[in-house]
Amino acid sequence: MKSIIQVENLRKSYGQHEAIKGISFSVEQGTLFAFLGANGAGKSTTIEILCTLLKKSSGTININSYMLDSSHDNAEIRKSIGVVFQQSLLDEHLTVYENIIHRGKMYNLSKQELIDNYQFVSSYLNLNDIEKQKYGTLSGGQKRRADIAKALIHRPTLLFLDEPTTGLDPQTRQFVWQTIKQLQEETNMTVFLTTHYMEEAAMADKVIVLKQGEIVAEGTPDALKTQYAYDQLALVFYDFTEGANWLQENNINYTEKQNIFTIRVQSTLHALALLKQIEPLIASFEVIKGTMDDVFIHIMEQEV
Ligand SMILES: Nc1ncnc2c1ncn2[C@@H]1O[C@H](COP(=O)(O)OP(=O)(O)OP(=O)(O)O)[C@@H](O)[C@H]1O
Repeated sequence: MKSIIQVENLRKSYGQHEAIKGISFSVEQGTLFAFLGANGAGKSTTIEILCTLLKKSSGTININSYMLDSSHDNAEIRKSIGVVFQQSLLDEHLTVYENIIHRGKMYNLSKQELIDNYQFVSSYLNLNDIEKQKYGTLSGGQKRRADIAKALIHRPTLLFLDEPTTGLDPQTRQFVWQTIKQLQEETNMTVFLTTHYMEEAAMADKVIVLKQGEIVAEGTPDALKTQYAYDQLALVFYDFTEGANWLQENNINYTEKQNIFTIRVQSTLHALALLKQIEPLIASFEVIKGTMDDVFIHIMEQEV
């Protein structure tokens, strides 16, 4: 698979403070890439540099075969990317349609391209019900739909989304998320996303975790879960004391809360082996799969 973003030894300082400390990574074309990190880790700084809005201190960045900061290449990079920031840049007094068409004209699209592209974004983002409404009068979720439509009007090959679903109600979050996934899968667009929602990161093809300006973990959600999260087996015994004794006699570590015994297991198969042995004693059980939340918490607890 071809890399659409290649970052080598990127550094960025604000005065004395080094916010990005020499990070390197690549993003494959057509994939969904999630960039995670606690507040202040350097996610926005990195995105702003990649989007040509902020100057890097050093390092090399190649986007869509263009070299960032070399003569004419930043203009080419801007043409091939769409960006949705946490703060919207649309005009409150214009309608959604006017805002998006205005944006399209900035890319010098022909009249026919504007019509075709507007239809394309409208079909993905259901703009019909809001296109005649002034942007300033929209709800938070409707604004987000318009923001994403604006970022897509020139049909970019790479879409940057900085926390696209923060502050949205669950239903709108789901809509925005499904739309992003659909666009990525149906149009082979690459999506570069920052998010605080771990269940969203779990759907990415690749995840990078940033901590204090350094990459501290990188891989597919499954690989990260295998490395940093673990499955648990929750058990309820017919007889509390008998169950506790069995676990102690078999040297199995557990925690107990409200009569539920929780045991850390290496895998679902390990849980099954244990269940076969203990079956006569248990009233009920549940295998709890490791999540991306566990991954994030585990990584954040580690020293850099
Ligand atoms: N303009 C600036 N001047 C000085 N320091 C800055 C500036 N912008 C960001 N920083 C600092 O750089 C570090 C990285 O900030 P950045 O906004 O990139 O983090 P982030 O991971 O996007 O955080 P969040 O999740 O809160 O948006 C922080 O310590 C921040 O205080």
